[in-house]
Amino acid sequence: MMASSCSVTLLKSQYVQFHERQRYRKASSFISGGKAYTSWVLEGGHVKFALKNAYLAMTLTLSPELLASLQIFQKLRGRGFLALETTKGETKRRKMMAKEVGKSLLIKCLVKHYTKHNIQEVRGPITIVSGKKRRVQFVECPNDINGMIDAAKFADLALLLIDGSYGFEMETFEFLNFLQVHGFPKIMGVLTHLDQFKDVKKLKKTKQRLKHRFWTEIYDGAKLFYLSGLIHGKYVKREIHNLARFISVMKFHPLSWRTSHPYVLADRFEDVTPPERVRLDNKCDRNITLYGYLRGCNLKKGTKVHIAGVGDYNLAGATALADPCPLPSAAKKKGLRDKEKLFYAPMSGIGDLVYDKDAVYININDHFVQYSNVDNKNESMAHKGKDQDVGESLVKSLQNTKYSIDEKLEKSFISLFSRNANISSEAQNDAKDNHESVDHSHNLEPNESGEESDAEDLDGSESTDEDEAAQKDALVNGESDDSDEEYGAAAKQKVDPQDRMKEQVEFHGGRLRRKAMFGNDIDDKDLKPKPALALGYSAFSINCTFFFFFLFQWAFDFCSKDSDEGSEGDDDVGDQSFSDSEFSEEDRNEVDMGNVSKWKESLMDRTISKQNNNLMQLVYGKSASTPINEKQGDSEDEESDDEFFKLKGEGNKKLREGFDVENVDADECSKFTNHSDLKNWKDEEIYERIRDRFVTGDWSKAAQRKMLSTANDEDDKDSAYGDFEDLETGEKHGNHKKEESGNVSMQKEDESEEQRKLKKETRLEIEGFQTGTYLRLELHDVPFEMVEHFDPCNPILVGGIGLGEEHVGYMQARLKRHRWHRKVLKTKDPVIFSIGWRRYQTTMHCLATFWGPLAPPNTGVIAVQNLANNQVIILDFLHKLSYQERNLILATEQLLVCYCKGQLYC
Ligand SMILES: Nc1nc2c(ncn2[C@@H]2O[C@H](COP(=O)(O)OP(=O)(O)OP(=O)(O)O)[C@@H](O)[C@H]2O)c(=O)[nH]1
Repeated sequence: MMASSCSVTLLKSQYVQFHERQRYRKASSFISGGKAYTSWVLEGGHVKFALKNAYLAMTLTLSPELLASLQIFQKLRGRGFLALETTKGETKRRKMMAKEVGKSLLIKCLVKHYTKHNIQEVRGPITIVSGKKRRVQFVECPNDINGMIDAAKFADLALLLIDGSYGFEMETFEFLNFLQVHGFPKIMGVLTHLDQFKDVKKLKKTKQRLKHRFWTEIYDGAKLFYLSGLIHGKYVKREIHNLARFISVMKFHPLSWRTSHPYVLADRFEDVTPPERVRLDNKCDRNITLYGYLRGCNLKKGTKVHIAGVGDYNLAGATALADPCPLPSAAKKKGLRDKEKLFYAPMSGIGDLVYDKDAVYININDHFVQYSNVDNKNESMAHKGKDQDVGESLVKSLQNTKYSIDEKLEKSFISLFSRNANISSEAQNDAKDNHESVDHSHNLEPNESGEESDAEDLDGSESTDEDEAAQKDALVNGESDDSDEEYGAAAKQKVDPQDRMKEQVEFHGGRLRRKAMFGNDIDDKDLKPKPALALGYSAFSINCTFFFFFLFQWAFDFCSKDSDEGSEGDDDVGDQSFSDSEFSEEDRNEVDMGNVSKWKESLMDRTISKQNNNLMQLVYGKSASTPINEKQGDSEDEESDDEFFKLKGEGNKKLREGFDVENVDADECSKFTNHSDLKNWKDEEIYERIRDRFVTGDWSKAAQRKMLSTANDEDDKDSAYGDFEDLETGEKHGNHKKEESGNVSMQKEDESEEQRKLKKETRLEIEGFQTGTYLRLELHDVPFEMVEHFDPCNPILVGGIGLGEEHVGYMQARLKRHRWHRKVLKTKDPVIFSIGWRRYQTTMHCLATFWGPLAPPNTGVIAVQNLANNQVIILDFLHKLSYQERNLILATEQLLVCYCKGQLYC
C-alpha cells in the first residue's frame, strides 16, 4: 500500500500517535541497530515502527530518532512506504496537549508559601528550610517511566496529583506500584482542577467517589487534599497553607534499602572535563561533578556508585562542602526568623552563592550585569550614564587581581621576627596591582553576600511512624494471589469485579489520557462537557508528557522530635476540614513564615554576626572566668548551638529516641539510622575496651590508674610551691620538675592534637561521610551523552553500590503477573528491570531468570516491557525467597520450563 503523500516530517516532539487501529496492516519486519522492528502501514500512509515482540501493535509511533535514521528511511522508501504525518496536524495535536495537571504550579505555590519567593521555573531539586530543624526538598517527577522509577527510589513523600475533573489515570496506579516495590514511602493525594465542576452536588459526589477509590488503592484514611481552583493563577493560599502544615509535621518511616545504601540526589551538575580534551574530540568521555546531600547511610571512601540511567562508576573524588542551605541556628527562638528562611535550587537558578571544593561563587543575575569587559569600562559607564556602583567596583577589582590568594601565599615569604618582611618580587608586583584595585574599591562596604560557611552539623534521625504494613497490604489488594500459576504464565486474577480496574485510552481535553476505570467510576456527565474521543480499549498508548504526581523529598529532618510532635492524625482530610487545633503551637510557629521578602538580609546578618565573634575566644578558647550570667545564657541557647556543647550521653539519648528500632522491618523499614552512633559490639576492639570493667576483667589496670593519679597529685603539690630560696643557706631550689613537666605537657598537647587529627581522618576513612553532608562527587569518564542530554528536569540519582552488588550474573526471581498485564510473558522478551538503584534492559529466560548486576535477596524489582511506545507492563515482583525456596525453584525449574513452553509457543 502506498502512502498518499510523500513528505516526511522530522518531528521535534518525541512521539506521534495515531489511534485508527482498524486501518493498519503489518507490512514488514526488519532489524536496525540490533533491534527488530515491525513496520505497520495505514491506509493513510502512516507507518508504525514497533519493537518486534512488543506486546501491543496498535499504537503508531514515529520517533524522531527512527525517522532520522537514514537506514530505516531508505528501507522504507525502497519498499514504497513512507512515514507521514502532516506538520499541521501534529502541531495542532501538540498544542492541545498543553493542559497539565498542576505539578509545577503546586511546587511554585509551596515554595512561595515557605519562602515568600516566586520561582519562575521548577527545574531540579529545590531545597527549602521549612522549620527550625527541618528542610524539605521538592522534586518534580519527570513525565516518563524512568523518571517515575527513580523518583520512587528517593522520594520520602509522594504527592499524587490527580486531575479531579478527569478522574484517576493509569499512571497514578502504575506509580503506586513502583512506590510499593521500592520501599513504599508516604503518599498523599491532591485533587486539582475541581473548579471545572459547575454543579456543587456533582463535585461533592465526585470527591467522595475519588476519595474512596483512593482509599481502596492506598489504605483507608489515606490523605487526600482538595485544591478547589485558582485565584490569580495560583492555588488558594489557605489550601496551600494547610497542605504545607501537613508536610511540615509529617513523620516518616525508615525504608530498608535506603538505610543500607548511601545516595545523593544531585541538585547541581557540572562538566569539568579539560576544555582542550573536548575541543579535540567533543564526543570524548567526560569528567563531571555532582553536588547534593548525602542520604541513606554513610558514604565510605572507595564506594562504587551507580548513576541511574548511566552506569556504575568509581568515585574519583568525594568532598564534604559547606551546607548551602543550613538549618537555622537559633533553635530556641520561636518560629523561623525571616533571615533564616533560605532555599537553594541552583538548577532553577536560585541561590546566590554556589559552593565548590575550593571556592564560593557569587551568582549575579544577568540583568544586573551590564558589562563584562574591563577595557570597555569608560564606554559602558558613559553608556549607562552613572557612576560605578559598589558591586561593579567589586567585580572590577576582582578582575584586576592577577594572582589568586593561594598563588600569592605561595609566592610570598613572611618573616615573623625580622623587621623587614621578605616578600618576593612577584608578590610585590602583585601588591602594586592590588593597590590599584584597592584604589577602585577603597570605599567599598564589606561584601554583604558573605559566605555561609557555618554549616550545621547535620545529625540525628528521622522520627518513625506507626507500622503501616496493613496499609501496604491494602495497596496490593487484588494482587495477593501468588500461586504458581502466576510465574510468568497467565494467571487468573482474583479481583473483585467491582474493584477491577480497566484502562480506557481516550482523547480527552486535547490529549491522550489513560483513564483508570472502575466498576463505579465517575460518570462523565458529572463533568463539564469536554471533547473526548474514546478509542478502542486496546488502543493502548500513553502520552508520556504528563503525569499526575510530583514528589518531594525530605532533606534530612534530623532529629526533630519537637517538630514532629504535631499531630499527623489519621483524620479524614478528605474534606480538608482540619482545624488549626490539629497542630501544636510549635508546628504553627514552624510553618508561620511571616514576611520573608527580606530573606537576603540573612546573608548580611550572618556576615555581621560572624564579624562580632570574639577573636580572642576563637583562638584561645573561652576564659574559665566567664561571668555566670553569660554561662546561663549559653545554657539557654544550648540547643540552638551546635552539638559541641552537649553532653555526649544526652546527644546519643536524643538520637536513640528519634530512632524507633521496632519499625525497622525487612520491607519498609528504616532510614536515617545513624549507624555511626551505634557501637558495633561485634568489633573486638570495641568490646575489648570495656572488658576490664567486668568482674572477669583485669582490675589491676584500675589500681595502676589510681596510683598514677596519686602521683600526679603529688606532682601538682610540688609544682604548687614553685621556686624557693633557702634563706639560711642561701641555696636556691629551682622547680626543674615544673619546667620539664611544662615542656612535656606542651609536647603532650601537640601530640594529642595530632592524634586527634589523625583519628578524625581515620574516622572519615572508616565511617565515611555522614548522612546529611553536602557532598561534591567527582566522576570520570562518563559518556558525553550525559552532558549533552543533561536536563535539569530529570533528576540525577547517584546510589552507592553495596558489597557483592558489583558482580553480574543470573538471578532467579519469583514474578507475579500484574493484574493489568493481559498477555503471557515470553522467553527472550526484552524487559527493562529496575532493581536497587539500577534499571537496565535485559532479556528474560523461561521463568524469571535474567542476566544483570546482582542484587541482594529481598530487593524489590520492577520489570517494564516497553518504554518506546509507552506501553507499560508492570510486573510485581516478590523477590522474597529464602535460600531454601530458591533451591526449590531450581529443582522444579525443568518442570516449570516445560509448563511455560506450552504457554510460550502455542
Ligand atoms: N482551572 C484550573 N487550572 C489548573 C489547576 N491546576 C493547574 N492548572 C493549570 O494547568 C496548567 C498546567 O499546570 P502545570 O503546573 O504546568 O502542570 P504540570 O503537571 O506541572 O505540567 P507538566 O510540567 O507539563 O507536566 C497551568 O496552566 C495551570 O494554571 C486547577 O486546579 N484548576
